[in-house]
This record gives sequence, structure tokens and C-alpha cells, in this order.
Amino acid sequence: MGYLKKRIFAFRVAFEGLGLLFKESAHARIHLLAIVLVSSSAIYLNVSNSEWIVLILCYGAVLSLEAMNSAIEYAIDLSHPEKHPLAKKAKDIAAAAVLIAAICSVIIALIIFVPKF
Ligand SMILES: Nc1ncnc2c1ncn2[C@@H]1O[C@H](COP(=O)(O)OP(=O)(O)OP(=O)(O)O)[C@@H](O)[C@H]1O
Repeated sequence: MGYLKKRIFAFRVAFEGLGLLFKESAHARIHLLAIVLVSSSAIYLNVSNSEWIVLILCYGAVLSLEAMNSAIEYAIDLSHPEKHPLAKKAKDIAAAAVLIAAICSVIIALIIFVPKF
């Protein structure tokens, strides 16, 4: 496979992964709904460019960590389908990463939106 074909293939599988994420993870779909609702409010309340940049960084952080969380869950289920305390730790800590980003995003959204009311 040539260099360009390899790069195009890598993009294609990454987009396939994105499709899988929203197909298989209810949490990812909930995050997407939250993004649509927050963005609609941001348009309605005419937030500034810098506020948009912070919101988009939050969207990226939450969705990326949700994708990593799902990938870690699949990797653990593949490598160790039986119950194991380390599998539990790995999955719980991966879920905590999403939670941290989500809590920070809610605080940021409050800082941006509350003064506008
Ligand atoms: N192999 C395992 N050994 C021990 N505990 C596990 C194991 N698999 C899952 N668990 C526990 O069950 C919880 C839920 O795991 P699961 O893989 O079902 O993810 P989930 O949170 O339901 O994510 P999703 O909704 O995206 O499927 C984990 O956070 C962990 O506490």
C-alpha cells in the first residue's frame, strides 16, 4: 500500500471508529445530545468567539475521553472477559476520566451561561 493510500485508510478507519462509538455507546449519544443543546443555547445567547473556543475544547475533551473509555472497555473484555479486580479498577478509572471532563465542562458552562441570564 502506498503512503497516501495508507494515510487515507487510517482516516477511513478512524471515521469508522467514530461511527461505532455513537452506534455502540449510549453515553456517547447522550454527550452528543448535550453538545447539540449547549450549542443551541450558545447560538441563542450569542456567546463570544473565545467562549465558543472553550466550549469546543470541552466537547472534544468529553467525547475523546468517552472514546478512550470505550476502547479500554473493549480491550479489557477481549483480554480478560472473566471478573477480575484489576479489570474493575481499569474500567472504573477510565470511566472516572470521562466524569472529570464532564464535571469540568458543566462548571465551565455555568461560568459562561449563568451571567447571561
Ligand atoms: N471483567 C470485569 N471484572 C470486574 N469488574 C468488571 C469487569 N467488567 C466490568 N466490570 C465492572 O462493571 C462496570 C461496568 O462495566 P461495563 O464494561 O459494562 O461498562 P459500562 O460502564 O456499562 O459502559 P457502557 O455503558 O459504555 O457499556 C465497570 O466499571 C466495572 O466496575
